[in-house]
Amino acid sequence: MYNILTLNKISPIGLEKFDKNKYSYASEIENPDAVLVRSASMHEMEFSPSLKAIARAGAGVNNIPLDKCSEAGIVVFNTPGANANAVKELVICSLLLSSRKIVPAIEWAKGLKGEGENVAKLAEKGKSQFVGPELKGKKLGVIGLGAIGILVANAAIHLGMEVYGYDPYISVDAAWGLSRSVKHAKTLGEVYENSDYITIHVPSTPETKGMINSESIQTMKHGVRIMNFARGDLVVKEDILAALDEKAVKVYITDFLEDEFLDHPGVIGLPHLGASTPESEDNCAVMAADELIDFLENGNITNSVNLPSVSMPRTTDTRLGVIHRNVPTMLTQIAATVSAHGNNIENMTNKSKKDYAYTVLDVVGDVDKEIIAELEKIEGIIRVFIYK
Ligand SMILES: NC(=O)C1=CN([C@@H]2O[C@H](COP(=O)(O)OP(=O)(O)OC[C@H]3O[C@@H](n4cnc5c(N)ncnc54)[C@H](O)[C@@H]3O)[C@@H](O)[C@H]2O)C=CC1
Ligand SMILES: O=C(O)C(=O)COP(=O)(O)O
Repeated sequence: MYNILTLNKISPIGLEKFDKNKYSYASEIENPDAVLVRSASMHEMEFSPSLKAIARAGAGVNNIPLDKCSEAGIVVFNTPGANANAVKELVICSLLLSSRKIVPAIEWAKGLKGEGENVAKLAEKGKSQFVGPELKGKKLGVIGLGAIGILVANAAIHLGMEVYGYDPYISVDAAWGLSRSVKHAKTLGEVYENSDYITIHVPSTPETKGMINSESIQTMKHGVRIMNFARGDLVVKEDILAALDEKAVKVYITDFLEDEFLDHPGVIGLPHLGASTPESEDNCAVMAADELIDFLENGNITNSVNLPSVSMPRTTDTRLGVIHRNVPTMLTQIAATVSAHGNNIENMTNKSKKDYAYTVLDVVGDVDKEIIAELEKIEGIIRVFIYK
């Protein structure tokens, strides 16, 4: 039996993927083999030695201690693109909210309650205070052209906006998916200088944290509207509040709430709703469950953020999965150890990702615990899994 610990509400459609004869899952479970998580922070968690994998049903993995996981041989997965459409739709909604004063207009309209026959007349009289510009013809800067950024950029082109896209690490697949009408901004400065609206779609990393700050805001157009559906810490809270007070930033729409935002007239705050659609929750949970099942049962890795993708059809009854450092002589030492025990290696594959690598070996014959112990003693080998 495999034990799956769930740390957030995970869509039942994903959980149903786990065969009840082989898996138990619960929000409290002893010795988990794997964790299924959304946004819950795992930074302070103690990991049981039984833990082999963590699947983030979503995109951002800043709630997971990646270095600690890599050093413990825990594979961390996410579900690229599975919730991107949900975020795109809310960003498009936010572009409109930031322009057309929809939220204050709705609040004001509620105040007409009790005016009876005069409501329509009062509405016509009062509406001029809620005039706001159209999106068509305006310039939108999209920072980060991954699963979400591309969808937002392409949708904004269809709304008649002039779109500047910035992503120095754009993947080939993403570049293929981007509308040819999106202008290629070569620097962030180009985005800041030109944009009437800016939307951020990058992960929170040491490079991106605090990227929206007093200095960067100074280079933006006066009265720029900023959307942040990526992570709260990409924007320096004190700096955005000061810029809003000075009207340098007209509106800040964020999915990440802070106490100071709640009553600020320039902020529209949402309670991290970007991915909260049934469709996204299902997509993410199904993808995360599939990734865990294929890893726990076959040692195949797809969509890991700390280890390479390695998938090989099973060709023998016994498989070894070896997580090791990306250094010379690992493969020769692994092969020599397995061969010394008389096990023929029928098929083997190896891939690396930055400092780490993963090797899968389909071997003939039974593999005894001794081989595992011997392999784990080799310097550079972090963890060995056996699949039968
Ligand atoms: N509000 C919500 O509910 C959600 C928020 N998110 C957040 O949005 C982020 C992006 O999500 P996806 O588009 O699905 O991820 P993704 O991994 O497909 O795209 C991220 C893009 O950012 C680019 N990038 C990285 N560093 C950059 C930098 N310094 N400058 C410019 N571009 C850079 C990458 O090259 C990549 O193309 C996630 O990391 C997560 O933090 C994601 C889903 C839901
Ligand atoms: O996928 C992401 O990065 C998100 O921020 C979505 O978070 P959630 O799964 O809705 O808690």
